[in-house]
Amino acid sequence: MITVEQALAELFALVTPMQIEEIPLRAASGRVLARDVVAQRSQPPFAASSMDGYALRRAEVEPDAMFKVVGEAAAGHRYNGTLRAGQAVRIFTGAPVPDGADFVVIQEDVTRRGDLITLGHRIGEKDNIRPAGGDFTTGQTVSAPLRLRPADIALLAAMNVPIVPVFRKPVVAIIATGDELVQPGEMPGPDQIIASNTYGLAAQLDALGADARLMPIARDTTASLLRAFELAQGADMIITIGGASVGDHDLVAPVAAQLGMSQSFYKVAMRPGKPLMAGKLGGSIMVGLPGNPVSALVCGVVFVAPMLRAMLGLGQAAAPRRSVPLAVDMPANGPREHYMRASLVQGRVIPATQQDSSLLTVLAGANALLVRAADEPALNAGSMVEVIDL
Ligand SMILES: Nc1nc2c(c(=O)[nH]1)N[C@H]1C(S)=C(S)[C@@H](COP(=O)(O)OP(=O)(O)OC[C@H]3O[C@@H](n4cnc5c(N)ncnc54)[C@H](O)[C@@H]3O)O[C@H]1N2
Ligand code: MOO
Repeated sequence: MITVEQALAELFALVTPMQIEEIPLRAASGRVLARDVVAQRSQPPFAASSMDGYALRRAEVEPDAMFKVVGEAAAGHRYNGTLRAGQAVRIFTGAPVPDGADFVVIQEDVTRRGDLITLGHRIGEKDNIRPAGGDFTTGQTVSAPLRLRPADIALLAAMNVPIVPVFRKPVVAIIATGDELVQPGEMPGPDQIIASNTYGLAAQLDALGADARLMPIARDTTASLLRAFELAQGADMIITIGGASVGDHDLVAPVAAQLGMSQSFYKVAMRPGKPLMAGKLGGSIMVGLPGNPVSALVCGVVFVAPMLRAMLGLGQAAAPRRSVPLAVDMPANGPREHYMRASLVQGRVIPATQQDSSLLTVLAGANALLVRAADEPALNAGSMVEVIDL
């Protein structure tokens, strides 16, 4: 059995970054920017008032000074003249500051009668002017790769970039296997259960930027599995769930081999997730996940998510971990790296008491995986351990 680290290296070796596609900005949230983009304009494009008030000359500002209001500048409508000594222009937030003005007095500090204003006594140093290009200037870049968050979308819009180059979404075909499975909403027979992993995994992968597609459930026959693989053809990644172990009905490895899969590895020294396999099948990456629900979803976090990030040009890195103190004492770990369902409470981590890999309630109640190294000795409460946030 190989280690988690070795398995991840083998998986990264299967990965190539996705092609680039150009999409409308409105559709780009959560996508990964694939090429640097350049601001098409400066923001603000002119010196702009940051307040509602009066534009005038700083040199003329003093308590009780009087000015004649000669015009108005509003957002979208500049004052076309040049401001002269003793003059003020009524100005509103976002409006271009008139030529000749270099100061905006807020209206609260002014008394107005007809066309005349008188300044008050408490005017500060702040000019209330946003300089041209104060946010960004023409030619400034937003660097790729970058997972686009709402603020990035707003920035690209302000830069007048309506079409964005992003990495194409990896298409991931997910195949559930097993005679015992029916889809949610169907009527299970007495020996059947509902396929759940596929739904959880698809949700996990969609959230990372994949286009996850659920294939029909493959039954425990060679013909049915072959048919499922056929339907999955053309996907960037094919993930099977279940049928990965050593039982008589575990057909994924033999059927994939029959289809010409070149296997990178089978079995990883981890808990849960041991019977993991991966390789290349035609043009697709093939990953065989174990059937136990928690095993499949933990493998999703530990292996599939980093692969997807790499496919989306975000680099080859393991799932991010951080160190936190243990809330309780823990016995020594066994020979497999253990990804324990756990809860972070007030900055300390508590492993769930039940760690069986079939327990979805425990996984759903967890907010972290507590990672224990293979053969790690017993630890006392307060020891620092590593967690992966869920
Ligand atoms: N003799 C041995 N038996 C087992 C070993 C072993 O080393 N020697 N490994 C165990 C481990 S660890 C795991 S994990 C499981 C993995 O088995 P498979 O990948 O072959 O999965 P199945 O047997 O098909 O299913 C296991 C379990 O999960 C349920 N399942 C499967 N698919 C789904 C799904 N889409 N949604 C919900 N539940 C699913 C299935 O009904 C089984 O209960 O093997 C151990 N055995
Ligand atoms: O490794 Mo299995 O993945 O214990 O549940």
